[in-house]
Amino acid sequence: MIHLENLATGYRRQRISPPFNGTFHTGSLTAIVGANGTGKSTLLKTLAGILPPVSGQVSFPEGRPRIAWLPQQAELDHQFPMTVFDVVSMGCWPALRFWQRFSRQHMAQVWQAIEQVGLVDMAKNTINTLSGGQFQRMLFARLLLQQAPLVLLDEPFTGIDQKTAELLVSVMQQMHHNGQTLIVVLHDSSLVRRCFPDTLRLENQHYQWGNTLEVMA
Ligand SMILES: Nc1ncnc2c1ncn2[C@@H]1O[C@H](COP(=O)(O)OP(=O)(O)OP(=O)(O)O)[C@@H](O)[C@H]1O
Repeated sequence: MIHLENLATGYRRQRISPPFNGTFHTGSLTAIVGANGTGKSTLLKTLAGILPPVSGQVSFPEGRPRIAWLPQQAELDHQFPMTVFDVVSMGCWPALRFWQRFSRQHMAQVWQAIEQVGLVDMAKNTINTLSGGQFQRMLFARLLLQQAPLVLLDEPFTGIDQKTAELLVSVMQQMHHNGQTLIVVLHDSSLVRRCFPDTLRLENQHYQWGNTLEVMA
């Protein structure tokens, strides 16, 4: 559970959002929607602990969970000299104790995740050879392995083809069914209505938060 109490977000003490009050329940699946510049990414970064609140607070009454955060594609380095397999393998790190080696079982899990996102043929490619959609598939394979209780995704389906988007939505739904809490920034309102039970909608200096059908009515 994540509790927001008069939480105002922003940069260098300049508030850009209204103060939020409310709760993301454990195991919930929430869309954050709103026009460009309304502060969706800033809220996500504040929830992830990357930005400090301008005022108010974010609290975790059940203890701070392990967080997986997927920034917008443009913020990621696509040139880093690693293979798809290497990047996906990093998803196992949280589960490894410092004395443990990468076992056969871990290896099998990595291959399973790569297969699930349809990247087996590209597993040994370096990541600079991937298209935007393939890159996003790779990051979702890593997310699957991470099994983080709280998953924050910033526009994960933007700029990718329909088939890839459908595949990644199904991976996201799998994480939801596994009991993970997901908070996802996105612009596709039909997808929000179809797949997200809860929505937080930002407008200029106010917001609506609750059941998607009511918020998006
Ligand atoms: N590093 C920064 N320093 C100062 N202001 C910033 C910074 N990053 C973003 N902003 C400003 O904060 C406001 C909210 O930005 P944010 O990226 O959270 O909006 P958004 O709703 O996610 O927009 P989009 O849909 O375009 O991604 C914008 O006015 C933006 O210019």
